[in-house]
Amino acid sequence: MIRTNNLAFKYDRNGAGFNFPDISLGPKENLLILGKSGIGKTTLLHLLAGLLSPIDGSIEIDGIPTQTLSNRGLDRFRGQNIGLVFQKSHAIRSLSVTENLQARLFFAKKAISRTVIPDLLEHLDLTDCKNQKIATLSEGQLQRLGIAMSVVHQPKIILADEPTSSLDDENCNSVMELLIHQAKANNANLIVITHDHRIKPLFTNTLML
Ligand SMILES: Nc1ncnc2c1ncn2[C@@H]1O[C@H](COP(=O)(O)OP(=O)(O)OP(=O)(O)O)[C@@H](O)[C@H]1O
Repeated sequence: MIRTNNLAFKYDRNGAGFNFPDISLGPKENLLILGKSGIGKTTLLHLLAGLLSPIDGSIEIDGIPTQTLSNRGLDRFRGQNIGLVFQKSHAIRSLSVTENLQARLFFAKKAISRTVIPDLLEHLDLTDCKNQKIATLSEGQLQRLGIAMSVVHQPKIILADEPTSSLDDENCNSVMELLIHQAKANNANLIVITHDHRIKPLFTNTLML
């Protein structure tokens, strides 16, 4: 569950301000946020992830007002409850696929069943490359690993920043299907920001910035 109220942000004192429309998502609800380049989509996503702090308004995730947390508390909260999907892989190149997922779990400091990693690898068709180093993966395998890394710690919210903008139609569909499936399997809210209108039909909730 996620709720924002009168969220406002400025990068610097004298710069232009952002005032974002309120978001209210119940359990397992997904949201697609659309808007032209530069309108503030990534800024909103970073506010929701606690990577930026609002100058006004509030964000509540599963009943917790995140602005009341200390910096350390917010880091811990993010590590445990938020899954971030980026356009480019953030995997550690010197580690294997499995080791990257183990590292993500280690940093989340959450007690999660040992079977989660093999199950996830199976679902995302990564079992065959589980011991490979990141540099040896194909683009498609890297994208699927990015999704695996965003859900392995069973977050409450998955935030995806332009996950499909550089993909052809076929890969665009399969990445979105995997994300939606993984969000559902984890009982998580999925919020995707994009200017890629191809994925609009996959969402019932959309917000135009
Ligand atoms: N760190 C920063 N410092 C100052 N201004 C920034 C910073 N990051 C982004 N901006 C500005 O804030 C505005 C919104 O940027 P943001 O990245 O949120 O837009 P966006 O809608 O995600 O754009 P795009 O679709 O092109 O990725 C832009 O004008 C951008 O130049």
